[in-house]
Amino acid sequence: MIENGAEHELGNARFVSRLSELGCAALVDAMGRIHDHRAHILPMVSPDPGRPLFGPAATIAFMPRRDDLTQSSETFADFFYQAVGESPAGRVLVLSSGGYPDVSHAGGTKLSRVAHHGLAGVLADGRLRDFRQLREQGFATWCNGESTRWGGEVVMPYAADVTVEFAGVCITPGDYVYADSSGAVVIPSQSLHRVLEIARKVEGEDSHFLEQIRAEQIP
Ligand SMILES: O=C([O-])CC(=O)C(=O)O
Ligand SMILES: [Mg+2]
Repeated sequence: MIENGAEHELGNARFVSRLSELGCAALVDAMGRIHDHRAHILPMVSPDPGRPLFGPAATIAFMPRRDDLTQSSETFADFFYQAVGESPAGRVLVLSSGGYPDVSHAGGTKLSRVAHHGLAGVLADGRLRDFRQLREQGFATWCNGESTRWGGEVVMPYAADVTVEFAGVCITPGDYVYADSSGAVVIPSQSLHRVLEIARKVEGEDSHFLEQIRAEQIP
């Protein structure tokens, strides 16, 4: 996590809009210059596609439902509060689909907690219900699509605040997530400042190439 209360600054609207100017591709390029693991997630769907998402991850791992393991009294709410801990504001709730990307993992009612506690939004590699309700609550949501059917007979939330697999990428609690209509990128918290620095450099290099290309003559 970022020191000196800078987290708040990182979550603010101006900062997120600057990130969206840089764009997902520049952030993925920058990640690629300092890490060699997969950090990018292909484009996702949003109830409000103009709204980018950024913040530190709070994770819930789903699993295929088992009838012998569902007797537990733990509910989605228990996992949510375990995931976000004592400082939910600005976090990104990450829902890992547990192998069922086309099943609903939550909807507008359960996820009203995201607005209520001031999280930045939700990233789910499964589907979500109630897009209209999600859009109206004013947080950013990116997921695998909308669903109308309840998914509780297929998947169950199983663990919170754990490292998860998400669309082929490893996300650990506290990693920074950025998502927009181009896709998403997962940035280890200790690499964030360096990634931002390099992404700005990538942006500068791109505009330089663009100028050179504009000056090209037919050989
Ligand atoms: O009930 C569910 O599991 C999903 C849902 O529609 C909601 O949270 O509003
Ligand atoms: Mg609902």
